[in-house]
Amino acid sequence: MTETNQSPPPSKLPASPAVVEIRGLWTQFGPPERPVVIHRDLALTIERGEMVSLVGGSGTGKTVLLRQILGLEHPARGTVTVLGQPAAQLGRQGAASRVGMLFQQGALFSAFSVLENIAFPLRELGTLPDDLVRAAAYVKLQMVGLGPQHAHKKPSDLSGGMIKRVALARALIMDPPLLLLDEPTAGLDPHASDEFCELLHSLHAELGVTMVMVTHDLDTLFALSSRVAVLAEQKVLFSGPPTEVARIQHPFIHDFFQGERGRRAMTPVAAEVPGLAPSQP
Ligand SMILES: Nc1ncnc2c1ncn2[C@@H]1O[C@H](COP(=O)(O)OP(=O)(O)OP(=O)(O)O)[C@@H](O)[C@H]1O
Repeated sequence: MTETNQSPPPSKLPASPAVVEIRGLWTQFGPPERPVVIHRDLALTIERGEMVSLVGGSGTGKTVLLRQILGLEHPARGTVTVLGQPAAQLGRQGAASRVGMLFQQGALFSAFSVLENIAFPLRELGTLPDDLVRAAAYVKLQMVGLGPQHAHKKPSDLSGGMIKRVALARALIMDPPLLLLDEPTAGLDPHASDEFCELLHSLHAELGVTMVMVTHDLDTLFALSSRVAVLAEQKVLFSGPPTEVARIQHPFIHDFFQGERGRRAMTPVAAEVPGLAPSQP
């Protein structure tokens, strides 16, 4: 096949917007005369169907970035758009139908039952009769692998893994095309963590939902990421498939992937990828 300089014929359909498009983003805190700059001219584009892990040292602004995508925080400068719409203009209900958020501790309402927690965003919307809201919540309960016998339990009756599943069901109640996850497997034992990764993987395959997660856990990162975006030096310094990013020579990446936990998580991956054998300590 020979290359030509001809441009492809213009498509009749408008190109669909990226799921997340971040341009020229600056985040700073503190007094204007002595600002602490967290993000400096940061750019990141996330396309439909990607599973992107945000990694970076403590305080590099990973959680703040998730909150900006959700529209809960606004950058000092720059733009954050979700499916072509400015995140800041989504509003609470618009945000829930476009972006689901799984908070690190689940953030369930302790006085509500499992079913009430799952139904909450849809009930708040006030557009559906109660029986339909309940039916939708039961569907999501089943979708996250929990039987109806758990519907009337309170969060205090649930294991850590079940709390994550209920929080995930609530995040998905309005079928958002984008799911944000802050440390999805934090606090789970290895078995529960593997099971939760499998659930996220199968939901991604079934629903095609785009996922963006913050994780410090290498097993979760390798299990779930099609791409890793590294926050360092106040921007997304590198981005690529996990096995490619793991090879980059950078102090944070070296410590992250070649530290004790990193080497453990990399061992099965390295066996399949030439040149990725963990270095000796
Ligand atoms: N509302 C705020 N006011 C002032 N400083 C803030 C605010 N929110 C976040 N920060 C600061 O911004 C920095 C980035 O915070 P963020 O929680 O996003 O970091 P992170 O990368 O998620 O870190 P970690 O991996 O430790 O959770 C931190 O230094 C934090 O103290």
